[in-house]
Amino acid sequence: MADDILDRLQATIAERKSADAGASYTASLFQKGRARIAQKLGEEATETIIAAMGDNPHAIVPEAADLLYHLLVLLADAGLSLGDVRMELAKREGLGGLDEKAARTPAGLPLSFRP
Ligand SMILES: N=c1c2ncn([C@@H]3O[C@H](COP(=O)(O)OP(=O)(O)OP(=O)(O)O)[C@@H](O)[C@H]3O)c2ncn1[C@@H]1O[C@H](COP(=O)(O)O)[C@@H](O)[C@H]1O
Repeated sequence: MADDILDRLQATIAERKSADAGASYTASLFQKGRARIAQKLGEEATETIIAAMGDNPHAIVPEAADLLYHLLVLLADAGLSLGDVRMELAKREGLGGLDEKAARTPAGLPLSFRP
């Protein structure tokens, strides 16, 4: 079993692709499709923002967990994985955000999308 909770959660989510939507929330999300999953991700992001505006920083944690879970479901639905995101982050490692912004194409694409 993977040591990292995000890796384990990703594996569970992948298993739910073939699960019964009546027995699994994740399977029900896959059944509803990409647009609904993306909408849920947006809702969870909004709830994270609301928690961030409050007085209790600890209230952000459960919202961040909901956000990460729904992001993993979205990635899985799109045939992507945490590995893809890890690779993207690794490409950016050491490149400051301000430098990256200055080097963007006229279309505003990030460095990794440049031809
Ligand atoms: N980490 C999560 C997780 N985080 C949040 N959620 C669910 O996400 C939903 C979001 O809450 P909301 O109140 O916004 O949504 P809702 O009103 O219940 O749902 P909608 O009708 O709006 O879609 C809740 O039903 C949560 O239970 C999660 N559901 C599952 N997991 C993980 O996924 C695994 C597999 O779950 P199942 O697919 O349900 O077996 C679980 O063992 C967990 O490890």
